[in-house]
Amino acid sequence: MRVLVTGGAGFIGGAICRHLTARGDQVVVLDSLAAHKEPPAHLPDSVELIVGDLADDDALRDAVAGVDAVCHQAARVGLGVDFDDVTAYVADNDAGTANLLRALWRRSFTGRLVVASSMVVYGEGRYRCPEHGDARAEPRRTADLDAGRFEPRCPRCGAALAWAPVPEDAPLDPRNVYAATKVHTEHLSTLYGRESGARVCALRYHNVYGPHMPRDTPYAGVAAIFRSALEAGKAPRVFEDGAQTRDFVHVDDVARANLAALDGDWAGACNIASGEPHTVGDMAAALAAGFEDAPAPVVTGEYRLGDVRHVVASPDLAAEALGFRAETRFAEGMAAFARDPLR
Ligand SMILES: Cc1cn([C@H]2C[C@H](O)[C@@H](COP(=O)(O)OP(=O)(O)O[C@H]3O[C@@H](C)[C@H](O)[C@@H](O)[C@H]3O)O2)c(=O)[nH]c1=O
Repeated sequence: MRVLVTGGAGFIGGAICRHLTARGDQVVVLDSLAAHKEPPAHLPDSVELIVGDLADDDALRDAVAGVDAVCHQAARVGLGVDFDDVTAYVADNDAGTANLLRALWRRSFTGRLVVASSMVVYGEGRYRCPEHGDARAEPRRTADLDAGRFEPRCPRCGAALAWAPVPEDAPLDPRNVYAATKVHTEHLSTLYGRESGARVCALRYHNVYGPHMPRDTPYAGVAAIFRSALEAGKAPRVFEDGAQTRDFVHVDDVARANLAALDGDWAGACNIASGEPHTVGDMAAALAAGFEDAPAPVVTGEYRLGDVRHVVASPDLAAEALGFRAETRFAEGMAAFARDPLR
């Protein structure tokens, strides 16, 4: 198979390229290299690299020529909470995806299209009130967070809500600009599939970690930030009370999920997660255990306004539709991550 990976020089795109080339696929990467000065060393030599971004029609035309499948990973990532960022996110993610789809349309592409989405499309995860059943968690308020009341509360009775794994048919509830562009990416790509006959699959990544994770951006995921702190002999600073929950999924598992999606026939959106929820406090402790004489994580009670409290995936649809189940267990994955190179 000849596969185009947009954003293939990045953390997740690079892992996908390594897995594709390892099994003998021909890989074309379209990447602006904005995050690197030169092609990263972790990109396999056999990859055909086109340097350009998704706004560059000539680069796109060359990139899509003759490919059997497309894996669209290029995006401006991060939290994107602030409306100062809105035009940059829309230009890179919405217009970038639109340009890619137009280039595919122009060459009548009907192959496999896999797009990177994120758990951020759900906003808060799924909750239940002991009194009122299923409940929607509103954004938490500064006064509650300042007072250390971190759990979302039932809008009807004020009781603390209990979380449950979030299935793919949960309502989409993007709570920041980045999240909104991921919803748009899913919708535009799905529409392309309907109009063209291409089979489109959106993978909603949960919190991805692993080798070559970026460390020096304000948007680096918490695992990389803790990893950098520990490397420098500093304690990881855990926000809130450390009991907020995420699904940390290894980048090699995410790459395997992409290959499963590229190979299969299934069209739709599904969670890509380990199915093993952990608190951020547990994650800090597990990572610290991988370092000799590491300072213990510090639970600070600080918070980031707009952060969600518990987002935990149901991995069942990915298993059923793609035959994908994560292979990396949390303890082993974090122990290995303590030794992995960061970018
Ligand atoms: C950075 C940081 C975060 N945290 C907490 C805040 C959150 O409760 C939890 C997870 O935070 P984050 O890793 O920032 O991820 P997040 O759970 O907010 O999710 C987002 O992360 C972005 C990087 C991705 O682009 C998004 O797609 C999405 O995954 O960790 C700390 O405790 N200490 C820290 O130093």
